[in-house]
Amino acid sequence: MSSNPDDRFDWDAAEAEVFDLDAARQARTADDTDDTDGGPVLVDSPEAQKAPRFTMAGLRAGQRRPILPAWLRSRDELRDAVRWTVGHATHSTGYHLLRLPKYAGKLAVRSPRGVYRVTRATVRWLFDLEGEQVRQATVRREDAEEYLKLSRQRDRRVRWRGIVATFGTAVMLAGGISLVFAPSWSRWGILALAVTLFGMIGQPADKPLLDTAVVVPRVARLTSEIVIRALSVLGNSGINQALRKQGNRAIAFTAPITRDGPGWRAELDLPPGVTAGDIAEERERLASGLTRPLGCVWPEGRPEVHPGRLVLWVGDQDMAAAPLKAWPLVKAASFDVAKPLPFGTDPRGRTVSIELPYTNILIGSIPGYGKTGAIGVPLFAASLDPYAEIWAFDFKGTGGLDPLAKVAARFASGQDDETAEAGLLALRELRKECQRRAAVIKGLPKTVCPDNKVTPELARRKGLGLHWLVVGLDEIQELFSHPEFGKEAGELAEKIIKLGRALGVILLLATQRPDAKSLPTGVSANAGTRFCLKVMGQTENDMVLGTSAYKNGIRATMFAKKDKGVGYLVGTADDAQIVRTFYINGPTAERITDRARALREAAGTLTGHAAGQAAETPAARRDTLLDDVLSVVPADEPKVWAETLVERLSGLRPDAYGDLTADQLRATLKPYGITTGQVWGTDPVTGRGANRRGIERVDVVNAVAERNKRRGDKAA
Ligand SMILES: Nc1ncnc2c1ncn2[C@@H]1O[C@H](COP(=O)(O)OP(=O)(O)OP(=O)(O)O)[C@@H](O)[C@H]1O
Repeated sequence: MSSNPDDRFDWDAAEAEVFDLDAARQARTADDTDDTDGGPVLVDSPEAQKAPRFTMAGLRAGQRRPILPAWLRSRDELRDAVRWTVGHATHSTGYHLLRLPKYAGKLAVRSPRGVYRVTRATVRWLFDLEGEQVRQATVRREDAEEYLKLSRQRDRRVRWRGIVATFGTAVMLAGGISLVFAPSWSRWGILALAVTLFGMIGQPADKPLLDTAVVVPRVARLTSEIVIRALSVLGNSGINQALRKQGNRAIAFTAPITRDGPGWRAELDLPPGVTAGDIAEERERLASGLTRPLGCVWPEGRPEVHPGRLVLWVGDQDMAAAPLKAWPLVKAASFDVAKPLPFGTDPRGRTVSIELPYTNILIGSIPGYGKTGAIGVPLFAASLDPYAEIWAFDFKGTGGLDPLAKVAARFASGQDDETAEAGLLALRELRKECQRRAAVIKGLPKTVCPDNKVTPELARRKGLGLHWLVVGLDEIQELFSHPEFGKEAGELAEKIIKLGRALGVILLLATQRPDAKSLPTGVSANAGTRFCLKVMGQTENDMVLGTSAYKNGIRATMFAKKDKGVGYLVGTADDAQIVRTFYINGPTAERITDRARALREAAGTLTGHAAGQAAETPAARRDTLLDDVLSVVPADEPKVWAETLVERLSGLRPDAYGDLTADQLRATLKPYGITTGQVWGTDPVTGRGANRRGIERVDVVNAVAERNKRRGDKAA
């Protein structure tokens, strides 16, 4: 009886067809041993194994290669190429012209040997001496018939060669005699020609006539074997396993290795599971595997294709050792902020530009790698636009931005509380300025301002106050992590960075501590352009370059000690670019800002700090405010209304507090952690008790203690 409830099932037939596992295993092993190259067993359907068919859709999706080479499409590159060619030709010509006497001497010394070589060759030809050995051999063999044949041939040859030689000698003699009557310059000319000719013929094989004007360094070619060898020494288990299993086929080159600018470019697919980021992280080992200087080896990912696609560019010259290109604006008479701004060069030496309008720039790195240099480039460029307003703050006071003091409407530099406070006040102003600009834009007709944002035309229109406002904040971590002003500054910066873009306000922030405490995420997340010089870890990398940048292989951790001013630039092109910023040294910066100041004076746009107007700062008031509060609120009065406090303060020092309002007082006390709440008090006019906004004295006492401690720490 069958245990199967389905009686219709044919068990006999099924047993006959049972799959013989052992037989199958044997067959499989046999197949495997047949597979001589040890490749994987194909499990795809025959359909999937077919080569992809040509389709119109595929052709349409194809990527068109540019018709003209890159150096012909870019005016800069064309200019560079022409300049190089002319320079090269001039140098070579000058070098050889100077050595002409030496070359003439060499030719003269070598010409007797040349005469000897020519005479010997002529005699050998005339008497058919090259056949002499064969004729001697027939004599030794006593082969009379062969000897006769060869002798006849020799006689024939010598006869007609003799005629030719006699004729030639006659022509030369005639020429020689006619030279006696020829002008002397032609005699010298013929002599020079003869010396040159015989000198060249007499040249030893290993000693060329001309010296070497340009020594071209020999750069080894980049081949697929070299790339594979370099990848195999990285110690990456994924690569090593794949190479063991599949040999060189494990690395699939998706395009031929070609010359690309002054270097080689290889594009390849890494074995499954290995990402371009893994390779970028091992850049130093990769350079060792390629036996090239580190500054020549630039691995990049193409995450838009897939994470395992690697583009390896190997330059002929170390980027850090290559001569720095001069900043194109060094001698520019002026600059328009709305135009592309030359920011740096890529490893191929091409200029990379950024656009300032409608973006904010965040720059980050560990100290000493070129942050100030990088933030300086857009600031100095903007200073050359007399209609752009510059605000510049350096919260560490290293002095890199000091040349801007003569053009900036607001400027402060230093590591003290005053500079931090000036920064905070500037941000408050900037927030108000954003609100004002938003209102102006709202009031403009759609025909003038179709996208509700400042256009280059609006920025130039006088009276609207919508000019570009470029605000550079260097070492911003000092402000954002300031115990008194940091929190408010962070909140303001976050609002400004979100709002300002369309309002012509461009924030440039540089920090050496890109972590959540020193750089509010609301700020870092809203920067459109990011430039990351060397950082130490994934967190800082992603904070500056954006979430997932590290995972996608864009790793500023790969930069080495020598890579000063070199970083990843994100947000200006489709892909992240490696850029070395132009370097503007102190004296150059001074010259630029001198020119910028003259431009502003001529345009009548020199304002604020640069025009000698000190920015309004309540620093003096702040300094004494806490102490003044304590002196007008006796110790036995634990709480006081804000309005009462304002009255007492203005009574105490009318010059300092005469115009102080309760709201202003609340805002000024807030950074000290003193907040206002409902407090019970008595109205001095009506004598009635009520709950109104006020402060607690103990908060002020605590704030003073905190401040004194901080000042003590700093003084220490
Ligand atoms: N583009 C560049 N090319 C070559 N060298 C550069 C470049 N930018 C900066 N440097 C070098 O790096 C040094 C440090 O630069 P910079 O002062 O801008 O760094 P930083 O990151 O702002 O430093 P810190 O955080 O200590 O203020 C400079 O003195 C300069 O020699």
